[in-house]
Amino acid sequence: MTTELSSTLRITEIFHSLQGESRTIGLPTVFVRLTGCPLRCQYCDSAYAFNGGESMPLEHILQQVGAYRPRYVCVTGGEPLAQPGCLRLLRQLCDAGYQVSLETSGAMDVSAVDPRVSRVVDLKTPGSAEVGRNLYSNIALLGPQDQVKFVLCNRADYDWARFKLDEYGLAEQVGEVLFSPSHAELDARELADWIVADNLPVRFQLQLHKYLWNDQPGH
Ligand SMILES: C[S@@+](CC[C@H](N)C(=O)[O-])C[C@H]1O[C@@H](n2cnc3c(N)ncnc32)[C@H](O)[C@@H]1O
Ligand SMILES: Nc1nc2[nH]cc(C(=O)O)c2c(=O)[nH]1
Ligand code: SF4
Ligand SMILES: [Mg+2]
Repeated sequence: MTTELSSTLRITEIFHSLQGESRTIGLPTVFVRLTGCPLRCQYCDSAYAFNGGESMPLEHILQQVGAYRPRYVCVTGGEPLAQPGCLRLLRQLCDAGYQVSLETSGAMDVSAVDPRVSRVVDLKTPGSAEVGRNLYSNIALLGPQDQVKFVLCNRADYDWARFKLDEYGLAEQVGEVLFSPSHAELDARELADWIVADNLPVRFQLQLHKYLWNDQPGH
């Protein structure tokens, strides 16, 4: 058996839902949530993925995903890139013909991710409590298929994000720049009003699944 076939990953959950975030919001998507994260964002809604999980061979993961016959697959976590086997998982999901996205904290190098994957890279804001973990060298690697996301906790985060938008010319470089309120922390309408007032070249986002399913497991 080759190394590739024998590789395993720690998995918290695999489920089928509507994509609640990013450019493909609203589309039926299979989610693969990898266990473990080296960050501790104060707002994290997925802390249940920090520990535990199940060690699964790659072939088993691919089988479970395939059973849903998905068009879209989202690899998330935890921090998926914290497990080296994630790169293989992403490549094999692309080889299987799915449209694959990767949700990542921006703290890990994204250069080795299969170019067919849409990388959704968070820039962690001061309000997240993890701003010091941003790997800014990732930004130059991103292109039109990729997305940069800011999850905003307060007005100071918004001003910081506007500055980064300008500093890195993000709107010109990546396919989508997403501004999302930290759920139940920053008033969504306030954020919407700021974006309109400043006419920013960004897409406002709410986490759709929280409105539909109130964060129940498996959604
Ligand atoms: C749970 S994280 C997993 C992937 C990766 N660790 C990351 O941070 O991008 C998936 C996405 O959910 C966002 N998120 C987590 N908690 C949130 C909250 N309370 N409100 C809004 N977005 C949140 C993260 O910022 C990230 O964009
Ligand atoms: N429905 C749904 N959409 C999502 N998009 C990104 C998610 C994530 O946790 O990364 C997520 C999630 O947990 N649920
Ligand atoms: S990086 Fe992602 S999974 Fe890790 S604590 Fe932050 S939001 Fe949660
Ligand atoms: Mg989530």
